[in-house]
Amino acid sequence: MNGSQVQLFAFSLILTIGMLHGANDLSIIRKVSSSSNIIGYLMWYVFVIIAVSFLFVLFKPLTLFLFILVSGFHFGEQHLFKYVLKPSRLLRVLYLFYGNLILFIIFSINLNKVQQIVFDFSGYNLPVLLVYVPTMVLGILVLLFFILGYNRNLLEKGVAIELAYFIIITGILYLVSLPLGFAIYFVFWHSLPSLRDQIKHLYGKTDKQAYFGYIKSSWPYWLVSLLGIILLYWFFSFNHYDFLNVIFYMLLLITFPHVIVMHRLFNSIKTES
Ligand SMILES: CC1=C(/C=C/C(C)=C/C=C/C(C)=C/C=O)C(C)(C)CCC1
Repeated sequence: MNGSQVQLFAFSLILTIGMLHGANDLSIIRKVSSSSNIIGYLMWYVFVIIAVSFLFVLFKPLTLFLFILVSGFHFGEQHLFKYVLKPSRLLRVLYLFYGNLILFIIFSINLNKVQQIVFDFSGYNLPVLLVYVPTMVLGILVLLFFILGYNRNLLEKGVAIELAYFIIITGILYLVSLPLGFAIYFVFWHSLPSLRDQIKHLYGKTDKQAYFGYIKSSWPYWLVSLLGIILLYWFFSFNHYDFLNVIFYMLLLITFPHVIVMHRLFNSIKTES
């Protein structure tokens, strides 16, 4: 595969499986909360997206920073919640550190490209030290919090396997370009496991029928998001930018409500079990 075929493959992964894993948020929020008013949730979801857009227009670097922090928490929570024995504040901090460590490793490995995207996004020249120093600090904190969580019996023994996954994904990230590295991480390490957790919670099982049910109820939202991203590309005439930038714009807009929905799902799974 040449460079542009690899990019196309990466974008297809993100726009199909990656986007699908967020397309059932309304059904999830309806399931985990007391009211079944889907229109109310839809209005709330759209309101958060509009609020984030305004925040982004007014304070670009700040919104980008919040996007990274919140995304890191979300990734960490998805990776680790299954090993939790007892929910605690220490573990929530660990989610934040762990997910952000993965993001900062992606940034460190693809420094030039990331600096360029951050500049296109916000006009901010990201200093090298603001990438390398947090990566090292987060690395130390993650190790410390893993040990603390384990010693205080908050985490299962099985969490050790995460270390192996972590080494494998870091190795892959070193070998491939930013679009492919991010796509592999986002789809195989985040979206597919998240899809599985969501399906298990919504349907009580993860057989073929449950997967079809999930696709049946989420495809209209998925299609709207896909049309949204195409419109975004066309409307803001992003053609002089990378399509990758547009994908990150879309993620920035939809991540905040998605993280809230998924956090509530994880909480309800933990209180049920
Ligand atoms: C990798 C990367 C970035 C961050 C991406 C993030 C933080 C994505 C989060 C996605 C989520 C949480 C999706 C929802 O499930 C930047 C800063 C745009 C710069 C370019 C490289």
